[in-house]
Amino acid sequence: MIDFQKIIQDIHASMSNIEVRGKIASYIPELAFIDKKKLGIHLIDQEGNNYFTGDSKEAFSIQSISKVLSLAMAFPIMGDNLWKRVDVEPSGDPFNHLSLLELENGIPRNPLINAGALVIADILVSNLENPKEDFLNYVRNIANDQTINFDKKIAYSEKETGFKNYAAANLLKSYGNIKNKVDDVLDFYFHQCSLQMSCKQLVNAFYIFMNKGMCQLNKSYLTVKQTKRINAIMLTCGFYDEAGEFAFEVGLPGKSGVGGGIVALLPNKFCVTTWSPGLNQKGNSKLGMLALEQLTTKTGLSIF
Ligand SMILES: NC(=O)CC[C@H](N)C(=O)O
Repeated sequence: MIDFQKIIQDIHASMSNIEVRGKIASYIPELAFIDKKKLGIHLIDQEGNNYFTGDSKEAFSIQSISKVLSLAMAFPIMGDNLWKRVDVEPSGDPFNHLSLLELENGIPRNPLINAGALVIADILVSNLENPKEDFLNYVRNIANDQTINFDKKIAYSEKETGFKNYAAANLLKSYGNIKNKVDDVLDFYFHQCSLQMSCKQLVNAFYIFMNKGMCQLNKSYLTVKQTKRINAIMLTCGFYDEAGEFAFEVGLPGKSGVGGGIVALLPNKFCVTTWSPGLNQKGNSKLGMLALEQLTTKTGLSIF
């Protein structure tokens, strides 16, 4: 029997003295205030046992991790028609890169880069009655936690400075791959990225991807096939131009965000979130990647 609690505590302890922790994302001004020393880990197994350490209960900005949640909400609405508007290939590019989008006529490489997430946001704005509220409720329901919320300050901070996202959305619009007003889609996108969640709340939400689409209350949100597809996209596209490195070092499907969170999972076994706000050069949490590499090494568990 694997002692998850001891393993994550040992990993946490081995990292407490590391000085070089990467850089905090400051291109969204509100994100810059976070303490670089924060480090949390929370793991939940399929039976619902919880193992946690450090700052695992403190909420942080989930940023791009939200792209998996919006995809999960849009996929059952659109079915496989979704893939006419966004592809499923790794981009090999940074999350906010634009040149491929132009080259490929406004069809984003995948739903986990910004351009792809903007198309998903457009789909949700088209299909939901009260888009931001309905999306928030969806996240609250899959996580079984009604306290989850947007951080409006962070959403507005990104609205003021998100010039690349404005560029991507306008480019998509010029190709007809955004149907709503660009401002409405960006407003939705900045809010979804501003969700504040702790490591614990994130493992509760991502439990559905580990558990064939079913949440802890046994309600089904995705079919088994849809769940497999989303996990495949996380594995190949969840870390932008570092997706190869993450598969190589960690060996799990997962998703990172510039708030310093990473969620990763082993289907039918466990789901884990790490949070350390310092990022490496590719925009992924430096210590988070290291911690997850140690986790899969020490437990001998990965999809490979
Ligand atoms: N990689 C990220 O977490 C980026 C999300 C951020 N909101 C952006 O669009 O730039």
